[in-house]
Amino acid sequence: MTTGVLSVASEVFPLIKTGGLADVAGALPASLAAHDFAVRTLMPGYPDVMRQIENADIACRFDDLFGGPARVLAATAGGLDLLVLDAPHLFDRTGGPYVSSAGHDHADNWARFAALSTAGAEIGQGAIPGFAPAIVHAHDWQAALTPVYLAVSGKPRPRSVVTIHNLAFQGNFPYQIFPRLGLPPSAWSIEGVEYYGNVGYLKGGLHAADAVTTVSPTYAEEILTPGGGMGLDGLLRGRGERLVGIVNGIDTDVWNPKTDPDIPHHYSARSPKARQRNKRALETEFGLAHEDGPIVAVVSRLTWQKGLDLVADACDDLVERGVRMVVVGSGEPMIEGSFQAAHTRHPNKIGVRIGYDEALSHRVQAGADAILVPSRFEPCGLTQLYGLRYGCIPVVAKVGGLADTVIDANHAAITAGVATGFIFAPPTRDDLIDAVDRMQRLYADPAAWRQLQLSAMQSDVSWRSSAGHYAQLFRDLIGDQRP
Ligand SMILES: Nc1ncnc2c1ncn2[C@@H]1O[C@H](COP(=O)(O)OP(=O)(O)O[C@H]2O[C@H](CO)[C@@H](O)[C@H](O)[C@H]2O)[C@@H](O)[C@H]1O
Repeated sequence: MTTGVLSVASEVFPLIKTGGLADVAGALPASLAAHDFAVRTLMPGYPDVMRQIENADIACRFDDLFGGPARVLAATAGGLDLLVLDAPHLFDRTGGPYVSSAGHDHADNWARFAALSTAGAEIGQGAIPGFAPAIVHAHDWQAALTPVYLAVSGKPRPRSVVTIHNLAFQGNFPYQIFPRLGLPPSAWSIEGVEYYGNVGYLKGGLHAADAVTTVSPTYAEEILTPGGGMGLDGLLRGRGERLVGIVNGIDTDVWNPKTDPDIPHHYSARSPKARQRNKRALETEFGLAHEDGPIVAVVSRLTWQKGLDLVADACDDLVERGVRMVVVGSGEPMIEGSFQAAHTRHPNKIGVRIGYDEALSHRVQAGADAILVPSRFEPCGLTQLYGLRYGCIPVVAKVGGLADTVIDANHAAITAGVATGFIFAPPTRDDLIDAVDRMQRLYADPAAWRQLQLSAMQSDVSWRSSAGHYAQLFRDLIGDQRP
């Protein structure tokens, strides 16, 4: 018998994606099906999403959801069982899921995501006839009020889980919005949504949820410390055993170098020869010189979190060492500008694409030799997992999920034939350059590099084992409420 789960997320691949949250929310449902959990996914009806759902049925309606009528449409798309919150006054607008076309946060984000959470709680408590989920799984601050609404309802409710994909984004809003959230006065408290005089969506959810997860075991430890807890470490320590770290997997069908429609030449761990042709194609695409040396890549938001200022600072040294580089990303103007300037200085050594390009990110993983992830903190990280799968060797900082998913090519690991990448600490420019030096030394030894690539490509980066951990947590929570 299958058990119903309602997943609530503000972005879901392949319908809409700004980052790793979408990949996880998009891939986890299919993996949970193997454990007899049937997941329905509630997400906002942004214009891009509305365009992709056809033959939708109206599952339920709200007469007034934060300032206008709304309905929930049931549809399947991208292999997902979707519930789309069609609330034109909140979601039918230009720009991204969170920001306007000019790049500013939508002024009513507090209402947009309180509405998503309200709908999540109502559906969790039976608003859709015939659907009674046992678990509501809320992702990040945008969905984190869902367990709060459930907890204050006073009605029988499903168990709730909040997953932290990035503690840096907490959804904090001025206290003036509190009366408009539809919460009882008692929710304005330290056990509720009050957070240093503001309303904290994630904070409230972390308190109210029956369990909290984050996306790697190491990040689950880091966020218990004042240095990593971003103000919430005390609350998180208080959650004790109800805080667990479950490392992300990736969708190994979408990310499969044997079948990937976005890459020019298919290859596999056992026959990786065609990889070289992808590398030549990548050089051509980025206008790089055709040379024998390695190409290192960045595919990322260009932000302080991701440590990409360190890469920008190291560009000249890396080029001097015979390394070429491709960068795909967008973010902080200073970092974008530094990479563009590096390209101007070294036009046939450093290729830069400012922007977001999903297909290009596949071609980069299939053609570059190494992927740089020098993050200052990283809850899990997905690009190093794509790198492992594609034989694009990760060179990563020793933080969060990066430390949990890559095996450093130290002497012992190389000798044992288990190394899958390079790990450095602390995340500084010089330590990054040292790690690239180590990478280059191994690259110069074709047999050793081949072994490294083989081990990387054979790493289990699928959802198999992690979905099992989520399933176990869900079963524990459901068991907890039985007499
Ligand atoms: N310019 C571009 N063009 C194309 N694709 C691009 C791109 N920039 C980024 N991407 C893609 O966006 C995703 C980024 O995912 P990450 O997990 O690396 O980081 P993010 O900080 O978004 O996610 C947060 O949530 C995820 C999921 O839990 C955690 O792994 C992570 O640590 C946490 O910070 C990857 O799929 C990457 O390929």
